[in-house]
Amino acid sequence: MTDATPFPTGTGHKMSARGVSVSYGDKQAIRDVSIDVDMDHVTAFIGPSGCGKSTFLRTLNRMNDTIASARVTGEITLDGEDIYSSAMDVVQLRARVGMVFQKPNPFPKSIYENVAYGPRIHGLAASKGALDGIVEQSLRRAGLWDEVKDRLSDSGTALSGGQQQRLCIARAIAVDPEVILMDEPCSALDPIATAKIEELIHELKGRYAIVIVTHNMQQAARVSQKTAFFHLGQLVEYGDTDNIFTAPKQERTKDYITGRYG
Ligand SMILES: Nc1ncnc2c1ncn2[C@@H]1O[C@H](COP(=O)(O)OP(=O)(O)OP(=O)(O)O)[C@@H](O)[C@H]1O
Repeated sequence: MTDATPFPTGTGHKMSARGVSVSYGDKQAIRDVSIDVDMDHVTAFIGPSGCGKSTFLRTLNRMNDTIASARVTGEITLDGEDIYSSAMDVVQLRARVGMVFQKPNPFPKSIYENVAYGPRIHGLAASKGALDGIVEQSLRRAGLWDEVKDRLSDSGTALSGGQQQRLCIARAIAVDPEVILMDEPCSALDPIATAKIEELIHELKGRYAIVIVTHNMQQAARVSQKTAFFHLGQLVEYGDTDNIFTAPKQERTKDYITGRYG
């Protein structure tokens, strides 16, 4: 496969995966993936349908725990701490490593409640005023405040698709994450809403490590600094986005980015 393994667990990386494999029952979906994810970076996962991008993304905050047949092996650390250790509190982990899904999935509650829910259950606000502050700041960071500030009690599900996705980003931001995982966050959106999310990703990258799965190579080239190309459950190549798109080292990467399959 790749020259990605073995190498020692890095220090100073926000997240590191070493030799990660995932199976669903007997079927292996991801084999021996090693990668580092850094702050101030957007890392894009690209590759043909079924290559395991989403499966690998979900290992980074243990979302695969919710799939009964899924079995994860290897090591993944967050700030050097093993996220699969029995000492890891999964609820805390998913606040530190937040997730935004393909289809916007706001709770059927008010805009305010969608954002306030997480900080409230995590005890992040000592007063109603503090909670209001977190809600406003999260909606501002998600680029949604001006559009919703006069209707915070309206239902989140009444917003447009693009607004709902920015609300889901605000919801992830509200619990003060360090990493934000995005699984094809624009695939259900029109081009204008997509452009807004891409702009937002650009603004957020100074504050969080962002990992985005995308089918859209132009999107990966626009938003990311690092790109990982997956094929048939393997990480084929990982490097600076500019290099992956202009001077890929592996033949399989070249074939994919030039549209020979996908
Ligand atoms: N819950 C599951 N149960 C069983 N098999 C699964 C499950 N989720 C994914 N798979 C299988 O694992 C492999 C990788 O799927 P995954 O969704 O991770 O790929 P992907 O690259 O994200 O694909 P896409 O771009 O189409 O979303 C596929 O063969 C898929 O059928």
